[in-house]
Amino acid sequence: MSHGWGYGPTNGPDKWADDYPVANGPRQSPINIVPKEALYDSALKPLKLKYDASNAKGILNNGHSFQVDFVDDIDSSTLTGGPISGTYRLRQFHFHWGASNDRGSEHTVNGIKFPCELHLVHWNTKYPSFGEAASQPDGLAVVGVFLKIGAANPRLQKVLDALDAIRTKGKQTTFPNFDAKTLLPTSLDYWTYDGSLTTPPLLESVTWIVLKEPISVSPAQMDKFRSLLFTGEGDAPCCMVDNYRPPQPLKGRLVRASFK
Ligand SMILES: NS(=O)(=O)c1ccc(C(=O)NCCc2c[nH]cn2)cc1
Ligand SMILES: [Cu+2]
Ligand SMILES: [Zn+2]
Repeated sequence: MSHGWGYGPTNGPDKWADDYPVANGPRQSPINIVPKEALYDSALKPLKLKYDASNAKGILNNGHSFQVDFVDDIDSSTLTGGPISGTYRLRQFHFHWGASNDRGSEHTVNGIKFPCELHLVHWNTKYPSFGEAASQPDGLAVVGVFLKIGAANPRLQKVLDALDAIRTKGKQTTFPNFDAKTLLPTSLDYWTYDGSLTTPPLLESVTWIVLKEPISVSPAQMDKFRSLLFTGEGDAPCCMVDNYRPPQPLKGRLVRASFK
């Protein structure tokens, strides 16, 4: 996990192209979503997310976010329908957030930044592994969910309560029996477009599915995210905040909407 890239002034998003030239590629993520310029596509199917809580494995501070990992050697937590064909397996979910509530999301809507964004990462089972899928143009599907300041979110709290155990880079702990579906909003209306990983290696293998409806998070819960450190135990502490890549050029891509 020791990688040179990060979100600081010397290794942040503006520097990533030095080591990862695809950073200037034709289908980079995130993007600014302009709803009025999205094309309603009646052929888009509803999203079908079937998650099995018993697949949750552990929670890890990977030095640029934290992620909850799932058992993905069987088809028990899957994404089907929506803009994709075939079956994609849930591998992990993680978040991106800001140092203050005026920023933190990666996708923006009409230029509006949310304080936090959840990514549920799935890989196409037509490929033998996540790693293999991550290098294919139709290999990954990430569901993005915005978090908006409001009432405390009790379902999110279970994840936040585990953060004290993974404060520093490289720390992980078990995280059994978590139903990721509880993090989804009521409506599964979405925008979709062809994009990339938003962190190095920035691979252009992601079908992005960004939900229109945000879920809630309270200011105190946002402060819990900010209690994590980018740095390892024994290093000079650096708060894990502003771990988001800003929107990238659309370069002629179409954004479709599943709703009118
Ligand atoms: N933000 S996102 O586009 O949803 C996203 C999703 C997955 C990955 C990913 O699997 N990266 C593999 C290499 C790695 C480095 N450190 C931990 N894993 C990166 C970004
Ligand atoms: Cu990493
Ligand atoms: Zn992400």
